[in-house]
Amino acid sequence: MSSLRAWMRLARSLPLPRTMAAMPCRFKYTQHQGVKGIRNRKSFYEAQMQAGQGDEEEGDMEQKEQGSPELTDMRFLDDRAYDEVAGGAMRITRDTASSQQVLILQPYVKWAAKRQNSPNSDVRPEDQLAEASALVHSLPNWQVAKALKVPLESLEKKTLFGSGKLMELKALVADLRQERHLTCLFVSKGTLSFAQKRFLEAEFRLPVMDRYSVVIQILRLHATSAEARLQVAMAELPYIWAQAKDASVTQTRRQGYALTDLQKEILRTRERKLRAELDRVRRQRQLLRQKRKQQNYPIVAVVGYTNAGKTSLIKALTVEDALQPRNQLFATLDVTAHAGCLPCNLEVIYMDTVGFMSDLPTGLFECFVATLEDAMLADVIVHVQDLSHPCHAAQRSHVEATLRSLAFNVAGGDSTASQLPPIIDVYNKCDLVSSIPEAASDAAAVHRISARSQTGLEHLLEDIEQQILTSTGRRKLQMRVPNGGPEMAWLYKNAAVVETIADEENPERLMMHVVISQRTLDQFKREFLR
Ligand SMILES: Nc1nc2c(ncn2[C@@H]2O[C@H](COP(=O)(O)OP(=O)(O)OP(=O)(O)O)[C@@H](O)[C@H]2O)c(=O)[nH]1
Ligand SMILES: [Mg+2]
Repeated sequence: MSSLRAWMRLARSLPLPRTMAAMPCRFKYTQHQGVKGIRNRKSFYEAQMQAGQGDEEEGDMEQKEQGSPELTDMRFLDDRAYDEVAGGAMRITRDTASSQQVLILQPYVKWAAKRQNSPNSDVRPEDQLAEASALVHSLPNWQVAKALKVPLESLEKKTLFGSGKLMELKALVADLRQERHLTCLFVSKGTLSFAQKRFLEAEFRLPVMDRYSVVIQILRLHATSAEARLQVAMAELPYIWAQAKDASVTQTRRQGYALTDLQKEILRTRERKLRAELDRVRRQRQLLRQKRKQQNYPIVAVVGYTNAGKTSLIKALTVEDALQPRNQLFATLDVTAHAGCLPCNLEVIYMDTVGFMSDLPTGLFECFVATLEDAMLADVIVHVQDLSHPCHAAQRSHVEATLRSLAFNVAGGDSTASQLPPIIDVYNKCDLVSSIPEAASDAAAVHRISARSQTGLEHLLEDIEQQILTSTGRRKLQMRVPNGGPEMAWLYKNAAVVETIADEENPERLMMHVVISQRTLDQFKREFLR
């Protein structure tokens, strides 16, 4: 009962409609005042005031810190004039429902020695190709007509491919047009320059997409919360500016894609509005962070490469039906919080986060960094890794490097102050692996689990518990209290009760095994041991 009350208290302090707040199992803390859901929020507070059930102190604090709520309109995101500019640069449409037959070309530098300098030198081209196919499959109605690797001398050539290769590819495209009604070409390179893209489009007479534009298309589709939509909209802008800068004036005029002054103004205005909205959202996030600290709930951030099984693991640990793991890249775009319980009955919040991916141009993920920064302030980080993936080791290093740089950002660029929370490494999808890959077998401290078949979770939970107790300064204590007295009720409300047993020496007393922080213990002493 106490846990439910505690949850109600936590949920009440969050900007959710009452119906959701009443559900102890799941809440999104990305619904923000000033963005989507403001009306709900306003009426939520009004209803609270009327019902006299609101936590007035907390309500007051929020009102004071945020000032008076203003109605903000998200409709500015759906802007036809902007769509035209974006469509010209990125080849994306809002109509993701239309079906596409895609030819994927994975260019790679032929000679290993030259590849050493590229950011992904430890990932094989066939793995990159597989990731490109997974990106396409993450979009409904998009199908891979054919996927192939294309060895090149360099990735920077203006025409990308040499003349011989170009002829070969054109013949292939002609065949695929007949066989599969090919509709677009996906060149799996971070970004193509404007010149490369336009040259290829003219040669193949098909729209040409790069990794940036395909990922944006996926993000647009998966972004449902206000914050995610704002972040995706923001992530589009650097790409459009870069493409425009890259385009020569004569070329763009001829191609019908030159940014006019009006179009530039459209982009600038959009950027200003987005920045203002995101600032507001982030201020709100900071508030929520403070609130979580006040509520004293331990936080476990679950991070990892996209599709590693983060959402599946949280679902398994919290038995939460509402969570939907999907075999799609970037399925999760919102940081969401989920209540779970450790073996000692201590309640914790698991944070599901946006997945990482390598070979994405800087700029694309900068907009999501703020949401990941929350993970840096968690009490423990669980790093979920897909052990069955051929690039497991490279994915792992990519996530670790990104975490380090995030911690550095959170510390305001001070390397001496940047400290990551303790990290628990988890190898997931062990059900798909018959033998542990050599590179992964030496890590003794790693947990080997399967979120899908729910194996290995018990030890993982024990480890999370141990780390949480250490990092939050909680400890396990036995306390003898009067049976049925206020002390007992207080402990049920404010501490995690592992078990309660009768005191054999004194039937009027009970022995309570609790997990309690020093601060809560001091409160208990002040309350009852004066
Ligand atoms: N065989 C197997 N599949 C798993 C396991 N865990 C997750 N999966 C599958 O992997 C896919 C991705 O799972 P998610 O939990 O959505 O992965 P995620 O890390 O949250 O992915 P993003 O949110 O897109 O970054 C889904 O199809 C899951 O069913 C596992 O232990 N074994
Ligand atoms: Mg997920």
